[in-house]
Amino acid sequence: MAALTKLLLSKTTAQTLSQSLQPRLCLGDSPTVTQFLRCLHSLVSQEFNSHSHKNFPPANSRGKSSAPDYEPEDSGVSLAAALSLDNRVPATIITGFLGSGKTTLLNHVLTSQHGKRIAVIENEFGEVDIDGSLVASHSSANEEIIMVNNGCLCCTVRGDLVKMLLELVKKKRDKFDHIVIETTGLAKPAPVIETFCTDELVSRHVKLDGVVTLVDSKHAMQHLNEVKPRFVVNEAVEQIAYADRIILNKTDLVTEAELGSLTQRIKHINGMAQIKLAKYGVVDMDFVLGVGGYDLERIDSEVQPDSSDCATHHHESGHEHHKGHHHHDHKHDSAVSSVSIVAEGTLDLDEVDDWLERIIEEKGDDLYRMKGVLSVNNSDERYVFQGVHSILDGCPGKSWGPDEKRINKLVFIGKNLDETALRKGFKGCIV
Ligand SMILES: Nc1nc2c(ncn2[C@@H]2O[C@H](COP(=O)(O)OP(=O)(O)OP(=O)(O)O)[C@@H](O)[C@H]2O)c(=O)[nH]1
Repeated sequence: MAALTKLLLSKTTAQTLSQSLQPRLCLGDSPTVTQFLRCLHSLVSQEFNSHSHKNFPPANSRGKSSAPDYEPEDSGVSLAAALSLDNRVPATIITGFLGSGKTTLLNHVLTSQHGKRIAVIENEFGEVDIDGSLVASHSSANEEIIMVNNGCLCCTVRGDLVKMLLELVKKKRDKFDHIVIETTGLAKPAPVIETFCTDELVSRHVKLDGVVTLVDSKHAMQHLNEVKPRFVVNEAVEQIAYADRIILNKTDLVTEAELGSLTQRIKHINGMAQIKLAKYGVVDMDFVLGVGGYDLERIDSEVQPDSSDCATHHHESGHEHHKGHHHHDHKHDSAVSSVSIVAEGTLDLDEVDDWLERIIEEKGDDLYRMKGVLSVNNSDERYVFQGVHSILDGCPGKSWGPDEKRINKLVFIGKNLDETALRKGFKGCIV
């Protein structure tokens, strides 16, 4: 077992500064949810405009760095900070079950014309050299490979991931535009994702762009249906649950019917992620890089619950009507699923505050992802939020149009979600 960091210096094109300047609150333990919403309240009276250049630094109540105490020396970083520019480097996590095609996708990313210079952090079980050389054979001669540690990124070497990320931004920030992290096939994505939110230094210099999950269309159903002993997570399910983008790979090996039922199964687990079919990981690069999965400015377009899938959707507009797609005859034995709420109405911000606080307190561990676009009282702007477990990120978003229907959209992904309670809680917030 080993992990290696590879810095690819071959790609050209000027480094692009992220234009994402939205205020950002990244909160940890539940008491701070109130703080987050209080902040939202205060922003209402600030005539906040989502395109203004106000910048709220992450307020990590439990943010700690497990890495050595140093600051990147790049004076550009501090200058940018002083100018309130968000020039944090985006990072993409590529995950997926053993053999699903992660390295194949990585090679595709490294050899495609996207103009970005990519630093790769790879972590493999078994003989790392095999994977290392597979990637190397497709990339530039200028690359730099650093062996950094043994172990699995999701557990034992999480501290090393922090160290690697900080080393990269400290010593080589001007040499790459994007970081791609390939996890092992057995990795649980949550701890890797949380590193970006809870580690103060990492979150100051690196922003999580998205989680891309590779799925082996031929074998995924078998892995998803595998019943694990109590308290043992099904990695295949988790990798799908946390994804912003899902690539159904190896479609050459299955029939349309098999693909159809796999897609339904995946949408039941994650009704939020966009899905693409692929052979040998060939997808457009903008499906993988620049996803903005944790970018509050893009949540509006990302939270588009798909009413054709079998995730649990409820469309409410005064009265409730069920889309009738949560009583399929196929069986889901996974406790991980999505609940989507799409409803008109104006919400009371105080009630939302209490509600989210309660959810996080009671269900934080089981709540993998949540995203929402809300219509709240006394504001012409949307309120957008996104969260991972008990870390919540939120801010005012775009204004509603004068004739636009104010429709609230929320998606929750988690284990043993109590759909009835979630819907009831939501309704309790409507004024
Ligand atoms: N038939 C077929 N084979 C594929 C496809 N994509 C990848 N493969 C093959 O599947 C095998 C595994 O691909 P990798 O990219 O190494 O998968 P991985 O997820 O990195 O594997 P691990 O590192 O072991 O978890 C390789 O032999 C690939 O050539 C595909 O779309 N169709």
